[in-house]
Amino acid sequence: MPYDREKQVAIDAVLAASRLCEEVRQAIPPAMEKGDKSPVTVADFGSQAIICKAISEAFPDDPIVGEEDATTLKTPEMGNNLEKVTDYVKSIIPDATPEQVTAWIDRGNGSVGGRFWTLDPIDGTKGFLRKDQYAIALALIENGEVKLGIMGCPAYAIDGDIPGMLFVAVRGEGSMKMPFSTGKFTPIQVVKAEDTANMRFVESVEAAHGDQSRQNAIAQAAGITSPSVRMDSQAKYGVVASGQAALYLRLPSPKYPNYRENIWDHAAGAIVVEEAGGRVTDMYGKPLDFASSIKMVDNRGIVVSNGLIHDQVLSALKS
Ligand SMILES: Nc1ncnc2c1ncn2[C@@H]1O[C@H](COP(=O)(O)O)[C@@H](O)[C@H]1OP(=O)(O)O
Ligand SMILES: [Mg+2]
Ligand SMILES: [Mg+2]
Ligand SMILES: [Mg+2]
Repeated sequence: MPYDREKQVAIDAVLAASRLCEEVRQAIPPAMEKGDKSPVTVADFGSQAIICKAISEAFPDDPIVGEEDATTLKTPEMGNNLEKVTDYVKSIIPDATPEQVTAWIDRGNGSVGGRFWTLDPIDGTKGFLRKDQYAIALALIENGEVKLGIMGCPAYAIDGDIPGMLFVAVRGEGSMKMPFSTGKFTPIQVVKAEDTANMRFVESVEAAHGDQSRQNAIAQAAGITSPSVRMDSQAKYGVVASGQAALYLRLPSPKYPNYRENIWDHAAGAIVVEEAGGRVTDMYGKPLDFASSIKMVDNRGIVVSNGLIHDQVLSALKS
């Protein structure tokens, strides 16, 4: 099958990074602050190091566009954080050195192009710090199309199950989920019209990452009567893909009207939903542009649905 090797390398890397993240989380890590004031932890860096190393070794010519960068980690203000990151990486790669760790992280400074990977080593760092949801999101993009998406969601549990879920999609082959606890893959599908119990909608926990009052009004206009389920990270795409919600809305925040979404925040989730039978566009119905730059400059707002209610949501957004 096409992308079999890419899929296996990516799954193994995301599962290894998931173990590192959970290990860091046992210790409730302190957050560091990035230039844009957003939080980052030793787990974000460790996860990027592990995944970039794996992709680089298997596919040395493939650029990787990752969220993190080792520049800050090397500065004196970072204290012993590089040593801490290295220690965590060593639990997966025993002979790793700090020099290798920073070099692996910086493999994520690649550019978009014909074929490249995009990586969010921890999506939803705020959720990670709160012990809520987060995702390790990796996608392969070729000629403008996402071909492969992997999402590791170590805290994902539905109905009291053991936490930990992997979502995998290959273009044209459908979407699968795999509980970490069983290792068994099963196909997933978006919610169908008759399944009214799952006609829910999901949105971010962080009010500043969207427009919750408008999101709720639009969901109602699309016939969703129950209150939203609030959840951090791309795990929201997993919820829609596996038929536990019909809609994920992320409308521009009135507080940050000029914010543009990053490709690594949506590429993996988008293919997982599309291959499960759903639809993903911006708020004007335009396809998301994952190929032109790191930021999706020509897209505003994100609409993720089971497909059936998509046009209704888009028309509600017009009025
Ligand atoms: N104003 C904003 N609007 C939308 N998303 C944002 C905004 N500020 C940060 N983000 C991004 O939201 C993502 C988390 O989404 P969620 O709230 O759904 O869990 C993070 O990747 C974060 O980016 P960053 O990684 O740069 O902090
Ligand atoms: Mg971040
Ligand atoms: Mg993110
Ligand atoms: Mg991140």
